[in-house]
Amino acid sequence: MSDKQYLMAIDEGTTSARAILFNHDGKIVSKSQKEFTQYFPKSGWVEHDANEIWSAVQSVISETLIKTEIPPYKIRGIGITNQRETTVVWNRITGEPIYHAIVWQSKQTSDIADGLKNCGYSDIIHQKTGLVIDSYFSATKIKWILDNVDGARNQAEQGDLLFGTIDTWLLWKLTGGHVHATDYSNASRTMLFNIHELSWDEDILKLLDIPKQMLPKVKSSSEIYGYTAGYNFLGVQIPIAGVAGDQQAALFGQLALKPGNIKNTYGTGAFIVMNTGSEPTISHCGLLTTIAYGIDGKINYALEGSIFVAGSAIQWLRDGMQIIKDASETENMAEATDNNHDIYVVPAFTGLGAPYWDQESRGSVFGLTRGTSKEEFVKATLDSLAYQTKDVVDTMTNETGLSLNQLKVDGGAAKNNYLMQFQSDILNTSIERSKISETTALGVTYLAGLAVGYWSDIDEIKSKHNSSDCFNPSMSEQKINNYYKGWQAAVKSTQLFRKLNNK
Ligand SMILES: Nc1ncnc2c1ncn2[C@@H]1O[C@H](COP(=O)(O)OP(=O)(O)O)[C@@H](O)[C@H]1O
Ligand SMILES: O=P(O)(O)OC[C@H](O)CO
Repeated sequence: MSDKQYLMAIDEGTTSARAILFNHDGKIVSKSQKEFTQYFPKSGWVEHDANEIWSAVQSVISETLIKTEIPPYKIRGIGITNQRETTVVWNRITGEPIYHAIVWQSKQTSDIADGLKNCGYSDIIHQKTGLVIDSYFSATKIKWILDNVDGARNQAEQGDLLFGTIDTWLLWKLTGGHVHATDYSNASRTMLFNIHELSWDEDILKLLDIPKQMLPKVKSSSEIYGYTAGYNFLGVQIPIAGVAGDQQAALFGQLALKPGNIKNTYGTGAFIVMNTGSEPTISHCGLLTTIAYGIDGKINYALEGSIFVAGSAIQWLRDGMQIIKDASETENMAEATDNNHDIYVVPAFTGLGAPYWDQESRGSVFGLTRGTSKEEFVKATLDSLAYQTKDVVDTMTNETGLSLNQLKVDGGAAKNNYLMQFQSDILNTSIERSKISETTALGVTYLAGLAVGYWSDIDEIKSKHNSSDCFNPSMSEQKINNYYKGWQAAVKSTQLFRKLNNK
């Protein structure tokens, strides 16, 4: 294999798009990133402009190539990884979205989700899709667009509209409108996909009145989906050979490929994913059963705990509370305080995700005194990321009976050494932090590279895999129990407040 060829990952996240070029050693050669607008049209609603996302992707692709002067013909394949669940509906002929993309965090479809729950569909939907009914997933977002955009349902029934998560939208754009497809990992986040039969579920489609012809073809995560259209990449036709939702891609990028391997990505939210192997494990404690990846005709399942607010709590300290100027300050601030974790911040800004699935609770703070400093407040906010992770990891290990030997971590907030040490302490387990921060992009690059034969097999990839930093636990069991008891009380009180203050 010539080391003069490269693979490109397009990582389209919640706040920015990135294009990253990797070489045959799995090392980053070039990278570009561009933020795009977050729209908050009403309280709790979050939207993106799908055309702006496409422009951002085009510009990071060009920038990353121009920086290194690598000509497009040297790119052996492209992988797309993406913020999941975010929903785009566009016109098949014009290619124009008929509404903004409704983002995974958005709460504008909570009523539809509540309606489904109240009508008793929770068990059947959970059984078929592995998911808990929530506005988080794409299904209610598609229904909302069809119900609220003038003429949309009619057009959808006539076959004029297409639905896609962001991977599908970018695939469509990159191939010049030739490919309308997604992969198993993304399909499994729509709440429309039967994860046992591996097909769109006719009953759920009927229930939500969503025409099947809008939905993309579902493929494996590592295969050639199509080729870039003439006008992209200066006329060079490059195979798009890997697609995976960002959290599943991170699992692959961490090479957490054995049942029981767990990773946590601390980005805007935090997403803890445990590989559970070839059989789906259905959770009875609020975890999601999801498809990790499909490769070589085999499906690998995972359990996932989704935490809605993680790094975004640090953004809130910066932009909302204005007590820091940059996220990187939080590490020293937390280390500068000798308080004993007496303060608890429960950042339920958009409700609580796994294992609580409480759409209505809102954030709260406990344990303030007249002497509380901003450093302590920052520390408590960081701690909340670790406690929420413990909620999920404990649930996972209890449900599966698998013990936790190690947690693999990545994502923006995992750079914080204070947080990683506290995480290791409170979980009483070692933490392995990937030295390459772009694990998500790396994961989909591995998937694309396998499909085009850039790497011969997983063993070759393992031989190139990067080393990690390690954090080891050093907290007494008594302290762990005391601190965690306080967190559990804080969460219960937050939920109780919501119930008592039911306006
Ligand atoms: N040193 C740090 N300590 C704590 N949080 C951080 C630090 N650096 C970045 N973050 C947080 O990480 C998040 C960005 O991580 P990233 O993985 O890029 O997220 P995403 O892919 O969701 O956009 C931001 O929410 C930011 O507040
Ligand atoms: O874009 P991220 O990294 O915040 O990830 C978002 C998740 O995929 C939402 O499920």
